[in-house]
Amino acid sequence: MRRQPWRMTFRYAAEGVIYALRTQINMRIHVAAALLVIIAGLILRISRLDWLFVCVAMALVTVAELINTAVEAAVDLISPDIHPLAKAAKDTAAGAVLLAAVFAVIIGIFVFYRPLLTLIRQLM
Ligand SMILES: Nc1ncnc2c1ncn2[C@@H]1O[C@H](COP(=O)(O)OP(=O)(O)OP(=O)(O)O)[C@@H](O)[C@H]1O
Repeated sequence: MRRQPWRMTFRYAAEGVIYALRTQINMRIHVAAALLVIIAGLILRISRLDWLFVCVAMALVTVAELINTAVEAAVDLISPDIHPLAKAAKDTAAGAVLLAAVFAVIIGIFVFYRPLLTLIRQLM
């Protein structure tokens, strides 16, 4: 296959992200959650190190969801009929998203627990 110019490579990648956003409600939920986390991080003025953890968690979840979407599309194309391997592929990809989301929640608790508690105490 002929090598694509950089511009087209970025364009196809962006189309992939847009496809996931358009077709996967979970992807939209992850992006909305990421926006809320960014707003909370700005309000609570979390440290640079905490921003690093938060960014890694957000990237992990969205990347896992993109890969899950790709696996789903490929499996539906290759195996439209019921097959145990199709189930294994989809379930494993979904498992990756679940693990990433659990990891992100743990990071969120570590990062936001103290600043949130302090804010609540100040407000009371
Ligand atoms: N071709 C198939 N053969 C066997 N099991 C399948 C097949 N397609 C789907 N499944 C099972 O049904 C579950 C749901 O599949 P589906 O294609 O609806 O994906 P989903 O995880 O619900 O994705 P979405 O994010 O689009 O809702 C899969 O996790 C898998 O266990």
